[in-house]
Parts: sequence; structure tokens; C-alpha cells
Amino acid sequence: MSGTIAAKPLTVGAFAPYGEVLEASGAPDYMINAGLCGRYHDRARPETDPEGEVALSIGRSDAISLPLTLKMMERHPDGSQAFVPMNGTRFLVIVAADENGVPGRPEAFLTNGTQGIQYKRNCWHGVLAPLEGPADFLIVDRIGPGNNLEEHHLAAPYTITAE
Ligand SMILES: NC(=O)N[C@@H](O)C(=O)O
Ligand code: NI
Repeated sequence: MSGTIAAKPLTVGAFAPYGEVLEASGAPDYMINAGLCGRYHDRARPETDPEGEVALSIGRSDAISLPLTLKMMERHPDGSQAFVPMNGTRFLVIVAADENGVPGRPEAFLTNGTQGIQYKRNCWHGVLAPLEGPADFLIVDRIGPGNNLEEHHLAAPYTITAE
């Protein structure tokens, strides 16, 4: 399979099969700090295997060019992975269901600059793809022994567009 895939706006519901959207939308779950801060509580829980630990890192990424030619998708069998922009950078989020050990047809989403995401453990995804850069992202994922990266090189590339 190949072809052109148009990115859709990222929403909690559309992304649910693949992971969580981290955003402060609607009313907060509760207030903290004497009413100074609204907390959007427990929006995602990092996951790791027993041998790993969850760590916070920073990624400083150059921008991708649109349209994006998607040639490879990856997944992390031992843990979840989250990306949160530190300066409001929009980014492409490309995911796919697993079909007998390889990614199916991808879906692409475009964040609005106020959103982060967490990929479920072992979810097929494209690598971080900011629309502007260099851009800094908080990365929350599994560190530890073993190879927590499986790459799949697509037999035919997809063209990802974003209006
Ligand atoms: N390796 C890393 O931190 N990033 C990739 O896994 C990615 O999904 O961009
Ligand atoms: Ni990854």
C-alpha cells in the first residue's frame, strides 16, 4: 500500500486507539495552589516493562518539510513514549495499527501547538515531526536494558500532507 494521507486535526477520540492526547481543554479536574492553577489530572500514565524505568528527556528537533515522505515506522515494545512541545510547536503525529507484525495503513494527525501526545506501548508511529524548528520537546519514555526500538521500512512510501 502507498498513497497520499492528509493529516487531520488531533482529537482525544480519534487518537484513542493509539494513545493519549495531553491538553488543557475544558474545565480542569480540580484547582491547586490556592486556586491559582487548574489541574488536568491523570491524562496519561507512562508504561514500561519491569526491567525498565520511565525517564524524562529533551529532544531538540529540526523541522520536517511538507509534504512528508513517510518511509519508515517504528514502535517501542517495552514502553510508552510521550512528546510534549516546550514552545508551542505544532507537529505531525503519524500512527498505524499493527497488522500481523507490520503497520497497517497509517493515520496522520496535526497538533495545534497546545497539545502533546503519548503513544501506547508498542504502537506503530512515525518519528517526531515538528512543523517548525529547531524545536524542543519533552520526551517521556522507557530507558533500560535491551533494544526498545523496532523499525519497519515501508515497501512503498506514503506522502503525508497537512493543510
Ligand atoms: N528515539 C526517540 O527518542 N524518538 C523516537 O522514538 C521517535 O518516536 O521520534
Ligand atoms: Ni518513537
